[in-house]
Parts: sequence; C-alpha cells; structure tokens
Amino acid sequence: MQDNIVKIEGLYHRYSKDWAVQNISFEINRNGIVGLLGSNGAGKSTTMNILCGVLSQTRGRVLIEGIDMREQPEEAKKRIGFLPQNAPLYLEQTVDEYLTYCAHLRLIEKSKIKAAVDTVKERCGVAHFSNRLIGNLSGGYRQRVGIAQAIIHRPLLVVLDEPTNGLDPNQILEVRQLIKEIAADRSVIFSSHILSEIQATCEDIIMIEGGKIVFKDTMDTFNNYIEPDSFVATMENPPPAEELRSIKGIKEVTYLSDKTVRVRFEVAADIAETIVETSVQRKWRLKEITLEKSSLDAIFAQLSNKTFKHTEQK
Ligand SMILES: Nc1ncnc2c1ncn2[C@@H]1O[C@H](COP(=O)(O)OP(=O)(O)OP(=O)(O)O)[C@@H](O)[C@H]1O
Repeated sequence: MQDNIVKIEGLYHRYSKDWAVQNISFEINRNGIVGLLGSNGAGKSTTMNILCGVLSQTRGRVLIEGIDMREQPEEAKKRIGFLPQNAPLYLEQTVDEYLTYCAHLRLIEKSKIKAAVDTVKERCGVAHFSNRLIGNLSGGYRQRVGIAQAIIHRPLLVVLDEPTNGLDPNQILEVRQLIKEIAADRSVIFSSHILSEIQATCEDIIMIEGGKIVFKDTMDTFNNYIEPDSFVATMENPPPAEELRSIKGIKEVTYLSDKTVRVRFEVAADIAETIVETSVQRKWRLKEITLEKSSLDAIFAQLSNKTFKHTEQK
C-alpha cells in the first residue's frame, strides 16, 4: 500500500502554558491544493512549522511519505518545500545568487545546480530578473522567488504560509495562478485567514480555530455546507432601506450604490424567494440577486452551532 503524502496524528503544541494547537490530525493523499483556513492566532503557522520540522511538537506525529519527521528529519525534510510567513529572502543577493545558495542548502549535486536554478526561475516567471537584487523586486516577484526556493529540490509537498498576504490584487491573482501551476504535479498546503482566498485556490479545506480543526473536507462540500447569510441585489427601482428592513428575517441593509444593496438575513429564512416575490408585487424591478457566504466569524459560529458533527464523522 502506498504511504500518504502527509499524515499528521494527534498534534499538540504549547509554547508556554496554553495550547497553541490541540489534537490536529489530517492526511493528504493526492496532488492539488489544500487550504488551511483560520483567523489570526488560530494555529496555522504553528501547524505548518511543525509539519515542516521547523518547530518540535509537544505531542503527536508528523509523517511525510511514511517518514517520521522526529525520527528522520533529514529524510522527511527532503520531501518538503516551505515558504514561511516571512519569506527567508536575502535582499542584498541577486535572484541567481540566492537560488544557487538555496540549491546548495538543499544538497542538490553541484553539476545539477545551474539547471535546477534555471528550471525554477522559468517555472516561477523570474528568469528576466536573474541579476536583479531581491531587495529591488516588487512584493509579488519576491513571493515568486520565495516559491522558487521552495520547489528547487522538486519536493512532493510544498507548504506556503499566507503566501498572498500583503500583495496587491493583481499580484494576488498572479501568485495564485503560479501556486495552481506548481500544484499540478505535487501537493500544496496553503494557509490564509481570508475565506475567498482559500475558495479561489484550493480543492480541499481544513479550517482551524482556537488551535483545533473545526472542518475538513472538499471545498465543494464546504461551500454546500455553509449556508448563505447575505445577498447583493441590483434593482432598477429599489425601495428605501427601511422597507427592506421591515421584511421578516432581514437583519441588516446596506446600500452599496443607488441601485445595489447588500442584505444580511437570518440563515433559516427562505429570503431569496421572498425578495423575488416582493419585488414583483412592489415593482422594484429586480435585475440580479447573488447569495453570499458569511464572514469567517459567522462561519465559525455556524459550524459551532452544528457542533462540528461533520468533522467528528470524518
Ligand atoms: N513563539 C510563540 N510564543 C508564544 N506563543 C506563540 C508563539 N507563536 C505563536 N504563539 C501563539 O500560539 C497561537 C497560535 O499562533 P499561530 O501563529 O500558529 O496562529 P496563526 O493562525 O498562524 O495566526 P497568524 O495568521 O496571526 O500568524 C496564538 O495564540 C499565538 O499567540
């Protein structure tokens, strides 16, 4: 039987008195992107640092392709590429110098280093900046170099801790695309505190809060499981906010423009149908209505209400 790419069993960690993570267990068995979603302080970096052998857990096991990170750290680490939250870049080195240095650190044979550096530069779209100092690159290109160092030794698992944090919207799209490309032939774990970021990038999701896993499944299951609690509607002839607010089940009404409104409602309310019917009766001339999923806090509350049954069944 083939080993899992990653198997984490009953991971606990405390820095001092309090547990930073508790009873974290999951497996990854295929290529593609797994999103690790959680708010600030949820335990994402702690989990990733332990997974990559940068931090030693208080309790539990990390196996990479069946190799125990504690017992054989060198062998396990060969299989992992890591881009921590603060990318380990040397700003005073050129892209070539830095990636060559990383190739040495990764114990790539001397005769193969140049080819390895050229390959990752091409793959990550930084070849035209080979001789540029990293300190003179934009945030998006620095992240590309960070990703290049993480894949230079062709690991089967790449761990990226909030790789799109601090980037502008265009850079985010480009880095997301790059991550999708590198996940075609390996497994990637990608953390973020932004739900839309995980939804746009990942096939599977692990949600962590207060150091514990509160959900793990495919992104599709997550999207079906979490019920919408707001919608954005565009109307030719929209009513005043008070009129919408008076409809049973509606909690909050915010006009985004003259004709477009965001409405938050009670999850149980069958609100979309009510709005469509009322719009016809009152001639609001509804053009478009899009249901939205909640903020991370609201999702966490929804999951708490469901007493994490889903996770427990897994
Ligand atoms: N070096 C440390 N010493 C003590 N406590 C720490 C340390 N690093 C993290 N913690 C605590 O452990 C918990 C988990 O932190 P962690 O950094 O893993 O969360 P995170 O989900 O990655 O959050 P962020 O996105 O803000 O980095 C938090 O309560 C945090 O304050």
